[in-house]
Amino acid sequence: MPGEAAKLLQPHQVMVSCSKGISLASLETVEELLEGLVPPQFRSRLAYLSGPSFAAEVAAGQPTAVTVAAKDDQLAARVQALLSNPRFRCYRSTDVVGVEIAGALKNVLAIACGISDGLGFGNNARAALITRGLYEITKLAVARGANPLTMSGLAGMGDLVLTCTGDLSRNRTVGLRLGRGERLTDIQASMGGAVAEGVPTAVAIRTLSRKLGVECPIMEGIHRVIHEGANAQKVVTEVMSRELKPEVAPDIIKGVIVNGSSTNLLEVLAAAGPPHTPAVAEAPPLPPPPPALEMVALKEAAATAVESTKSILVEGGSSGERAEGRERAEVAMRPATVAVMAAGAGAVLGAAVVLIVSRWRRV
Ligand SMILES: NC(=O)C1=CN([C@@H]2O[C@H](COP(=O)(O)OP(=O)(O)OC[C@H]3O[C@@H](n4cnc5c(N)ncnc54)[C@H](O)[C@@H]3O)[C@@H](O)[C@H]2O)C=CC1
Ligand SMILES: O=C(CO)COP(=O)(O)O
Repeated sequence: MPGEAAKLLQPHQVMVSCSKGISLASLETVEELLEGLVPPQFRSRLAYLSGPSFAAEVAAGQPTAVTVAAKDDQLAARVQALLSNPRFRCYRSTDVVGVEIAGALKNVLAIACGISDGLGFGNNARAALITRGLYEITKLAVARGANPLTMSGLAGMGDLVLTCTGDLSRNRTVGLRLGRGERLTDIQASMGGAVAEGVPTAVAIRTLSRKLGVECPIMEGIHRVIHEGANAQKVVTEVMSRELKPEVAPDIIKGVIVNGSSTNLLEVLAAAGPPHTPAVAEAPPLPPPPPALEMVALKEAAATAVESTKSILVEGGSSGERAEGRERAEVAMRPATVAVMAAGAGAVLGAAVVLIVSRWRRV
């Protein structure tokens, strides 16, 4: 029964959702569903964990980085601190809707990449699907009020790369098998109850994108393949043959068109605050190059040394002449050796200054 677990909540507890998806019935994200299920006093205690994190790898202690989102930054920070360890690094965000939309929609693209690989398409096709798919996710997320920069983070690009390329993904596996010609019902029946959420999410996205008036040709194409039995090869040809257009539509810059009115991306970016500028230590200027005169002297010294060495090694001569030649070569090499050592010392000093400045700045 929906909401049954909510009755077990204790006043001191917070809830961290690890689920990714969109309700087919209501098009609500997990956040919106949970807010409707928990008692009002718990609504400010909800946090969401998302990002590239195959459970099997987390359980095996493989290094993993995720995003913890909560509307309240303090709550996000608390959960972040509670869950982080040297093998599981949590970043935090207050863009709950962005993290939620990204986590749900990547599942559909994971199926698409599986289909592409199953059909025998190459790396180019997969990279194009990931990139142009992320563009569609970004348009939809911005239309729902998300910060577009969230889409390039762990919950967006991170999870997309993981599930579109990693064979541990259930969604990608379903796609692979579809691409090789198996029927969806047979695939699902063989999964032992495990769910590939991209299957229902493909339906939800189509409804959502049409409702919001956001053009998503790749998502539409995937829906046709998964749910309408369309031939994937034909769908790919159709998607590739559409009207040619700029990579980033002017709409995205000026504003995503949502039901005739626009959401201004620049305003969304401005609301997200100034970009984070880490304190980077300025490198001290390089030691000046040796003056031209010294360079000429250096060249001359090197040339004399080469000549002397040649006369010893190639032209031969008596043992007395060879000893004299060696001495001449040593004398000739001396200025060059000193110059090289000076340059080396300068470089070491420079490096030491960089280290000290950067350490000092970090403190
Ligand atoms: N397994 C993984 O590597 C990761 C999973 N997640 C997310 O965690 C969530 C759970 O995933 P898993 O535990 O791996 O899935 P799972 O497929 O192992 O288990 C899902 C459970 O939900 C139940 N279930 C399915 N539909 C239901 C419904 N309508 N009402 C009530 N119960 C239902 C199933 O019977 C099953 O016990 C998913 O949203 C998934 O995206 C996130 C990151 C990694
Ligand atoms: O979301 C996941 C990893 O971050 C798991 O993906 P699948 O549901 O496709 O297995």
